[in-house]
Amino acid sequence: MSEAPEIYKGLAGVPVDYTAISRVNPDTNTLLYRGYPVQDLAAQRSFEEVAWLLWYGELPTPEQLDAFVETERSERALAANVRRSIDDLPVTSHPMDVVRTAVSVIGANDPDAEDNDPEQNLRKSKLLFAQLPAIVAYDQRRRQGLPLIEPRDDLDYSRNFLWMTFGEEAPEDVVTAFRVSMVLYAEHSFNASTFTARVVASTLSDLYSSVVAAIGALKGPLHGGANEAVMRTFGEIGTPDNVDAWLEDALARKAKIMGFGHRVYKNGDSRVPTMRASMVKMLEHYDRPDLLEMYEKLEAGMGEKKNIKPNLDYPAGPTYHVMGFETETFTPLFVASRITGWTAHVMEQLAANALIRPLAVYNGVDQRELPEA
Ligand SMILES: CC(=O)SCCNC(=O)CCNC(=O)[C@H](O)C(C)(C)COP(=O)(O)OP(=O)(O)OC[C@H]1O[C@@H](n2cnc3c(N)ncnc32)[C@H](O)[C@@H]1OP(=O)(O)O
Ligand SMILES: O=C([O-])CC(=O)C(=O)O
Repeated sequence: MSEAPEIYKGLAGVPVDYTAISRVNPDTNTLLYRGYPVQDLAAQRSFEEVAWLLWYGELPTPEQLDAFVETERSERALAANVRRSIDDLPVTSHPMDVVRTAVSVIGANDPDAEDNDPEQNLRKSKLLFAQLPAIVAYDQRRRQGLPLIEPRDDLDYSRNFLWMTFGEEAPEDVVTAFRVSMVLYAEHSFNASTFTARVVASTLSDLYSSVVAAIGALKGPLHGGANEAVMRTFGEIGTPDNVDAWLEDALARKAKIMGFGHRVYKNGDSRVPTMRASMVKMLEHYDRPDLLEMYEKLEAGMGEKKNIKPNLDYPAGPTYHVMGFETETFTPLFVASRITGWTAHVMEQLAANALIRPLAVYNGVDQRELPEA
């Protein structure tokens, strides 16, 4: 009998392809986008520049950036049937289902959706980048019974996103914290949703289908859905005094504590210090020392009891909360950012494609006779 082949459950630790888009290095606790440290990009560059960098491999020249900014601003408004498709969904729909549906309609509207020429895919990537803020902002507003706010082409990406969500111009420090979160969420190598996008692209399907599938993968609480789950945890805990008892009980039940742990980083997530610094500023701005105390106590408890560190979703949750985003909107915000990484990976996959189709080892019943009908 031949020996059973080894199984790599969850593909843990298995390299499946090359990528030149980002480098996650758990040994040095670093994340590079096209060679640049993510914390430097977050401190110094706009999200529009980072998107360009991920797609093209280099930062834009001033002329390229001007042209991209102009295109992005001109493509922000939703087509009537995209808006109708959102309106037709119950307000109780999960916002990730709303985003997934709207992206699907944008794809169906595109007469060149199936054209996988790199120029076409860059055009589609920029279109989705420009439209996602309107989808996310409008969905939060309609859940609150508020009317849609049209985009403003005198505001940059982050300012306009906050304008369309809240109907007022955000203070500078809020804009900065929001922009930083968009830069940090943009790309993270072969995470589950990006890998999903690449699997779909590998069949030579279209870019919109890859993105729709990736949104489905991101929704789960073990991946992007964790940023919402973090805020629900804080809601359950209630006050800083309850943290220790809550954690003891949760760990006794063998519950996973959302916003902690990572498949690749075992000594902390490279993005957490930058996001944490933004969170601290926002908690000061909105005067929520109680939330900071809860954050620190839970982090310390997880360190002591499990030696598990926070991931990016942990500081992102409270940051979005105090800015005024509903908890249900957090994962859609992740989509608006990760659209850059997903689409860069779709294009990279197509440039050197091989159908992604692993093997499974059968462990069901042996061949048997079909009983007579
Ligand atoms: C942006 C992002 O997508 S980052 C990830 C966001 N997801 C979360 O925050 C969800 C909570 N975290 C988790 O579920 C996990 O840490 C994952 C899914 C992210 C990574 O999981 P894996 O690499 O598969 O590690 P795995 O789940 O096997 O964990 C290893 C051990 O640590 C424990 N562990 C890992 N994360 C946690 C956690 N958050 N809470 C409690 N225990 C944990 C596991 O129970 C396991 O313990 P055991 O060996 O005693 O069974
Ligand atoms: O890399 C992962 O597995 C998850 C993650 O942090 C991300 O997608 O940003």
